Amino acid sequence: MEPTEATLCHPVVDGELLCIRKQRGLGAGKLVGPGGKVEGGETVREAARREVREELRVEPVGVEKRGEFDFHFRDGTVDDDSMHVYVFAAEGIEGEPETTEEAVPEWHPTGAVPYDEMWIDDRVWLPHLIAGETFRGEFVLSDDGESLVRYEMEIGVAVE
Ligand SMILES: Nc1[nH]c(=O)nc2c1ncn2[C@H]1C[C@H](O)[C@@H](COP(=O)(O)OP(=O)(O)OP(=O)(O)O)O1
Repeated sequence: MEPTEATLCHPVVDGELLCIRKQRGLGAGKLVGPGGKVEGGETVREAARREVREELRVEPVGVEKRGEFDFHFRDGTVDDDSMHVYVFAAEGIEGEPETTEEAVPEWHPTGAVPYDEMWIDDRVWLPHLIAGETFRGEFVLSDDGESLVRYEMEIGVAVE
């Protein structure tokens, strides 16, 4: 089965990270980056911008691709639910983030991100996004998504 392709795009503006409190779908209740599935006929960059627009009603500016991750959910017995995620950072936004059906905006200082309210893998890779680095990696989460079974990550990779 081909992995689902999805995006994440975190604006980092004046030392603050823009996140969303996800209202529905995968990871509902968690603090995440704006993002979602790539649709047919759009590039991943277009998908990243569209999701920020749809979820927060702002236009991201200075959007930079930082890397790619494979996320797998499994407990070692089943092999399903793989997601290939293209990760972007944005150096600004145009407009004021709004609450939508999908998302409630939250700004957090980059030095005090509440990682315990995020996906378990975010504490591993998000500090590198905040530091301006590029990356590529693979994360295996338990089926309930609550623990990290294993991961591999390379920092400072070439990103097209
Ligand atoms: N382990 C993980 N860590 C993380 O930080 N983000 C993850 C993640 N696993 C999935 N995601 C993100 C990537 C992507 O933005 C989103 C995909 O979840 P969904 O399919 O529920 O998306 P949405 O419901 O927002 O998609 P659309 O229906 O396309 O809007 O979840």
